[in-house]
Amino acid sequence: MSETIRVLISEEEIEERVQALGKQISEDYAGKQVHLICILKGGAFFMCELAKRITVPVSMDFMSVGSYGDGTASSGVVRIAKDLDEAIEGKDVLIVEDIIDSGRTLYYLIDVLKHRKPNSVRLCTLLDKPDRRVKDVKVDYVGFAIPDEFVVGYGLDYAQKYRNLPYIGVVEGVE
Ligand SMILES: O=P(O)(O)OC[C@H]1O[C@H](OP(=O)(O)OP(=O)(O)O)[C@H](O)[C@@H]1O
Ligand code: HPA
Ligand SMILES: [Mg+2]
Repeated sequence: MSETIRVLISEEEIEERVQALGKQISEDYAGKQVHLICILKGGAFFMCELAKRITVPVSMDFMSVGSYGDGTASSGVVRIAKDLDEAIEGKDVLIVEDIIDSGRTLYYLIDVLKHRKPNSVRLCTLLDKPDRRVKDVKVDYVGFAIPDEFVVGYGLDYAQKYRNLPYIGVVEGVE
């Protein structure tokens, strides 16, 4: 059977939700500058759209932390492939992710970042898959809670494909 994609969350639904999250974040960070940290590669699409909806001053940096390789299950081993360019000491950090699945990536990352003495660290994810959680992670902003299915699009890949889809879909026809 060949791979097909079933739409789970439409482009319009995502746009509406990202707008609402941007508004909420702008209210919560009123009077402050928010330092967005994008977790590459998956978080890139979401961060760009979210940043445009935030009305307080924004700075941003990028980090790449991989554990999935080309499969649909986390290897459990998290490694930093690209670290931040700038120090985060004293900054109000908001980590921007595409998905929290097992929680392993963010559990590890939050610990690493907290040791660098930011003023605060919060987490914003477009998608949350709570049924698959292995590590407990406190998520401050969630776009959508989704069922236990492997999703692609809007930054999320399956074997590096489908990141460019403007919606979130479920891959069908893979073993
Ligand atoms: O909660 P977890 O089970 O740890 O899974 C979530 C992480 O896995 C994916 O990244 P991946 O390692 O596939 O890298 P990518 O963003 O470059 O695709 C996703 O973007 C999250 O960072
Ligand atoms: O459902 C998913 N899709 C794509 N990448 C992922 N990384 C963790 N979970 C997922
Ligand atoms: Mg991936």
